[in-house]
Amino acid sequence: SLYDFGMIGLGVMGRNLLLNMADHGFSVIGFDKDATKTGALESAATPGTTVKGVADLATMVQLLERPRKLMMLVPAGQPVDDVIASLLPLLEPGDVVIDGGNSHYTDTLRRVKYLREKNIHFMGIGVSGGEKGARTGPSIMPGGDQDAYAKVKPMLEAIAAKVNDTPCVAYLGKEGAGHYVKMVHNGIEYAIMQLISEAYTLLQKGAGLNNDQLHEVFDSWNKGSLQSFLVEITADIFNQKDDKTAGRLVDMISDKAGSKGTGKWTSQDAMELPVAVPTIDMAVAMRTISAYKDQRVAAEEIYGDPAAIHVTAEMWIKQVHDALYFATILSYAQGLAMLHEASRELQMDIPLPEVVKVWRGGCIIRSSLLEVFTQAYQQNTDLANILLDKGVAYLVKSVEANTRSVVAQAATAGFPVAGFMSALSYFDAFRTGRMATNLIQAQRDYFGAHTYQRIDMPGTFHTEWNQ
Ligand SMILES: O=C(O)[C@H](O)[C@@H](O)[C@H](O)[C@H](O)COP(=O)(O)O
Repeated sequence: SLYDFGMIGLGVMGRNLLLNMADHGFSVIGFDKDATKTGALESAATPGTTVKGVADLATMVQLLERPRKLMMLVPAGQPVDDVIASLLPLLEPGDVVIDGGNSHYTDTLRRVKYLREKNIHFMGIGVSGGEKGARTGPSIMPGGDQDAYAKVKPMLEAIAAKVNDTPCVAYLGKEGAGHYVKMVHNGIEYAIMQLISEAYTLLQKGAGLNNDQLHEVFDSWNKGSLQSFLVEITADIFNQKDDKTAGRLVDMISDKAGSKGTGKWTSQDAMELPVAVPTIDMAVAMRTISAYKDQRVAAEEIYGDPAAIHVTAEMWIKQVHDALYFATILSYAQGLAMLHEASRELQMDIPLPEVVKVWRGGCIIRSSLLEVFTQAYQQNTDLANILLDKGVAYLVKSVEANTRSVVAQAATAGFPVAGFMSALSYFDAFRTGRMATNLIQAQRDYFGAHTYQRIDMPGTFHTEWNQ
């Protein structure tokens, strides 16, 4: 008999997603150029499930139920177009082709249009949760046309993470919307990881906590309002022994941070919309600065180390907790405001109430805060910025004072906390009804006759300044 679903690319993500699908009763078939991977797929299958690996693409396509439903998990960029080119002669109108990788949404837009002319459905679907999530329940962010989604919905709902029995997958908008939502998910991921690393600096260098104490602190935070996947793994990380030295692995890891591009894309696209996401921008910038190791070491010689923090460790841990909570909310606020703007600007009809629900489980940025945001969007499905929600505002205000204290003390002592600072500055600008940007308008008109608007009458004005 024919197979329900096919996967192209049997790396760890592709293989695990397919095995997850087989565990939910679907018959699945996987293709990879590398025959060892097709073997690995079959041998990893749960006994009693229907899993087949083939090393020939045409064979896989032939063995799929019509209309065919198949996904590719290959590196973003040209490899995706290569797979599409080799698939095309084998497909029929009505078939559904899914790109489950971290592709740029403009590539997905192009591919949707290209395949639509051939009556083939192309969907860009963001999958989050890493290899473990793929195997046991990722968060899935589909975009494309509704008909195509209807055909793959049963499989995606079956494999997705569940929160209160609700699958962490829902239709998230037209064409490139799925990959757009995943891109912004990763932008927020960058921001929160940056903030956690700043909390680490402030606790380790600022209050002298050792790895055991850091583990205790993050473990306790994960039991409270900061409960989240990233805080949870951070607690584990401090416990990890190094098998090459007598110490902890985290102390042996180089401080040069890598990146594959999704954070940068988020910042680039935010500038284009435009919408302000400074904490995501700062997270990208800090990864970039981390690469300049030699210059940083030389600069440390010249400018010295940060000074000490003059509060008790207990008080400081509490204050840093609140600053992390504050800045984490602000990171989600920036990302979700970007989605609200992009959905309108790029006509993608992204349902934000569904986005926050889908992010409640399975994904890297899953946290108890997503429940708070789910309620906020239930109040107002078209909320432009979660900071305007009363429930969120109450939480932000409850940690505002400690955040200001942390930023002030960190600035005074000389700790690099660009994430915390950008979150606080964004907050203070966003809550300012009349910003000082009237002066910028005056300066632009002064040196470049760029004109300005007045607050007391309609029209566009220019002044011959200094006359
Ligand atoms: O949601 C996820 O499962 C992750 O975000 C995943 O997509 C990947 O781990 C990142 O792309 C890493 O990104 P960087 O290499 O840029 O940190």
